Amino acid sequence: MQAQVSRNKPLTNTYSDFTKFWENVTAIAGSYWYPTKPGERAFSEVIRAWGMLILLILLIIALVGVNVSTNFLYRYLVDIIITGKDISKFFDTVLIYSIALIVVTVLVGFSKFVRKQIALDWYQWLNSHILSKYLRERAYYKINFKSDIDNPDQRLSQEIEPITSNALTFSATFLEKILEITAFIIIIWSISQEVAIILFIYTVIGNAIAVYLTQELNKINQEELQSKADYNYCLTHVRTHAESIAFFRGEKPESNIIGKRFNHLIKNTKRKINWEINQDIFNRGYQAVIEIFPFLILGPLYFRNELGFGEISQASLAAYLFANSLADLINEFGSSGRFSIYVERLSEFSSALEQVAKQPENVSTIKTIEENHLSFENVTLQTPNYEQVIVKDLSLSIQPGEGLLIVGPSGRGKSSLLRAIAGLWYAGTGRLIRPPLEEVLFLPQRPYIILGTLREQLLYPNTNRQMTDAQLKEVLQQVNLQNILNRVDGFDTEVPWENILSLGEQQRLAFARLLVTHPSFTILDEATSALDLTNEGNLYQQLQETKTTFISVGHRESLFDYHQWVLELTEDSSWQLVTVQNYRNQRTITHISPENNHITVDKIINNELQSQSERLIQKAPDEGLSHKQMSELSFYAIKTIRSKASKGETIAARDGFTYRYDKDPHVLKWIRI
Ligand SMILES: Nc1ncnc2c1ncn2[C@@H]1O[C@H](COP(=O)(O)OP(=O)(O)OP(=O)(O)O)[C@@H](O)[C@H]1O
Repeated sequence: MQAQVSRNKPLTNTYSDFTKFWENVTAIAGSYWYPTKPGERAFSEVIRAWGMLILLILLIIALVGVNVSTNFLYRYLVDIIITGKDISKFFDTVLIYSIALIVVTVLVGFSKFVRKQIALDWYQWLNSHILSKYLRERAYYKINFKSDIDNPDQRLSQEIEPITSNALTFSATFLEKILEITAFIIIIWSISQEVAIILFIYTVIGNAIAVYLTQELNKINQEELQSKADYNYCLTHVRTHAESIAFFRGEKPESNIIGKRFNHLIKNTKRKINWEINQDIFNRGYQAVIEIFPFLILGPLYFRNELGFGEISQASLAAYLFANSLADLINEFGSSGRFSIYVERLSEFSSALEQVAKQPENVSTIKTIEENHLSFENVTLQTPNYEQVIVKDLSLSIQPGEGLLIVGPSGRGKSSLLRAIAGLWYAGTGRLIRPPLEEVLFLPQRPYIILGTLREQLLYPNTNRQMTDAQLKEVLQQVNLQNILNRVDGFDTEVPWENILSLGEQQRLAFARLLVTHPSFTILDEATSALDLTNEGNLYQQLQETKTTFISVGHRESLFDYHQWVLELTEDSSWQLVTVQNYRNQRTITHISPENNHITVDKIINNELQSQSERLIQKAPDEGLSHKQMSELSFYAIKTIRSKASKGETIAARDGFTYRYDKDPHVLKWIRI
């Protein structure tokens, strides 16, 4: 899948954007802060989270309260120094002032600690909540082709934590700064209403400009996030395909690709820096004006003895703190851009996971029934989005212990049939009867090697199963992998298996799981394609001894030896099911060119066929002919014969007679007419 951050539309300041953003926030926060579905979250945990949040709010209020009182203490201190000249009062006030500052320090530290604890707890919960949705109902698989969600792994690993920490930082800062701004404006109002009104108007205009600057920055942030994800992806791609690149000596083209993406990233970062200059200059200038202007307005009042020096000092300090609080608030709005992008991405990811996990409605699906055998009953299988029919009207049944080999040209739908059995694909019609999935083991062509020890590799997917080292050693011997133990330090050492084992060894390791698990049903999708014939033969013999029922997909002639039935997928979503023997005969006897139906018959076999046909010609009038016999007499493929039979069509055979299929259950033969 292409690893990209989706190109979300840029944020605008419209009401609908805000409503959408709020909906996303409530969708993400809802289950943690006010769960409504039963069993979603323990009541005691919800109470604990709210308790922590209330504690944080109280700490912030206390912090602002103490901060505001230090502002008054500052005024008294200035008044004592300038006018009172009372040394003992001076020391008392300094002492109280110092205690207040210590309290502020403690409150700042403690409130940050509580805030981070809440964020961490929320992150833990949200992460496992989304992860469980991701791993439920195979959503992690379906989401790859059922929605346009990019980079699910990045969303999980890098975008949940910033949501919880930013949400907490933003809310805490917002509350603290709004309280401070209100308190300082009241202080200034009590000294000079004129200053307070001008400050208020100035603030409103300044905020409007700041919000505009922030929005522009959000768009740039979003593009930067995108280019970072692209850059990250191409580096991961090099690591994943290191060996292929090394074989091709593809360093130069790789370096070009990486360089291109890196340049794009730098271009976006430059745009961001350029825009941030505007914001930094504005913020600083905005703050500077607030610092200077109380002096401009209050200075003349002091000279006219209408205000004391302490009041002027307090007002200018309050204006300064007011400006600082405002700047912090604006900064917080600035960083909230990234927050809103993450919120949107997580919310869309979460609802996509819910969507793919749901049983599809108003569309036809293959009905699955769990029994102890495998049958397809008139199954028409389509690709997940119903764009393409893979196979039409498939009916077959496999008896326990039998082997079925699926063959057909590349892209015809062999693996898709296996996906249908595994329940991954279900678009279509008909009934599929199969054993419970716990009893089915799937061996893909590219073996799935887990990150873990040799023991875990062998026991996967039931890593809790208990087996002694001796038993595991025996299994390794059975798949001819006993030497592996000389290369690693026992069964419990973790090594990067994918890098140290050849593909064939990995396939044998995967096969060993089968001997450990003893499933009643096994699916092998070209699972021995990298092995030599001796190893392949050995593994299939072991497989037959386990008495499991198995279905293989493969192209190799050698596989015919281990299966009883062949299902051939042919063009136009058709199929034919024949015994291995008949399939071999068919392949040797006829090669019909699809364009002109020109028949070429192998010369030696032709004589045999001739006499066979003659025998059939003798036999036909009395007993009728089976599909296979009809096929030999007419040279039509069995599937065409079967199709003609079901449609009630006649066949002009090589003996010069015409035949029709008698559907009477007591006859079921081709009869000469
Ligand atoms: N996720 C998907 N969504 C839509 N179509 C798909 C998807 N995966 C595969 N297909 C299409 O379904 C068809 C059958 O694919 P499938 O993998 O079953 O072929 P195959 O016979 O196993 O091929 P090969 O022998 O090359 O492995 C192909 O045309 C393929 O392009």
